[in-house]
Amino acid sequence: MTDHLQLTQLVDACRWIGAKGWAPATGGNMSVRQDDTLCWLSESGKNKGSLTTDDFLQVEIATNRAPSGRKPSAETGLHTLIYRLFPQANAVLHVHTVNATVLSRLTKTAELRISGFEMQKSLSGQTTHLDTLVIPVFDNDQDIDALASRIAHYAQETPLNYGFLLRGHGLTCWGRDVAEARRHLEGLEFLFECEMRLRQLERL
Ligand SMILES: CSCCC(=O)C(=O)COP(=O)(O)O
Ligand SMILES: [Zn+2]
Repeated sequence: MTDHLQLTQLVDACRWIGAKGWAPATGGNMSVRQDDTLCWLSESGKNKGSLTTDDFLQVEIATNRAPSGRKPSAETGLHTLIYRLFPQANAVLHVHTVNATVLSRLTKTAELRISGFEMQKSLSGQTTHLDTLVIPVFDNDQDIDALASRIAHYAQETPLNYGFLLRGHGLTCWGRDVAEARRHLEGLEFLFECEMRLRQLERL
């Protein structure tokens, strides 16, 4: 559990994400955990690159309910799922990068496998480029409860670390704090970019 609410760090992360072009046209959503029962999520429909702390609302992790009556992200159910599944996760970032969107569609199987890159070590616990990084790819779904159930089912069977891709949609990743979630996002996005370029060049 974080010892203090990391909302200011999260707002900084949102501005960085916006400046990178990773949350175009109101895409993306971000959150931090308050404690075992509550988290703070971005309000639905806002430009995520120019959020302030007032644009985050408290949400109950068990129920997805926002006591304020305001509308949290359409993807609230994925953030709360991560907080329920992983007690050590305290920040979640969801982005719509071009690389995540395209690579997830190029991946016809349920998992994207990446190996051979030193930058795999940007992900906590990874110690060598020789390992194969497995990133699950879930088919996108407008029914977030159904999507969350599929992800929960996968996580029961298979270790789910750092993040997952939603096919044709984007990347959701997390960390023990905002800094780690940012590092995972930047590391994964770098790996996706490398993978995309390699595949393009190998087709020449
Ligand atoms: C044009 S963005 C479509 C919805 C989405 O995928 C997203 O990440 C943003 O939804 P939110 O409700 O969090 O604004
Ligand atoms: Zn999205």
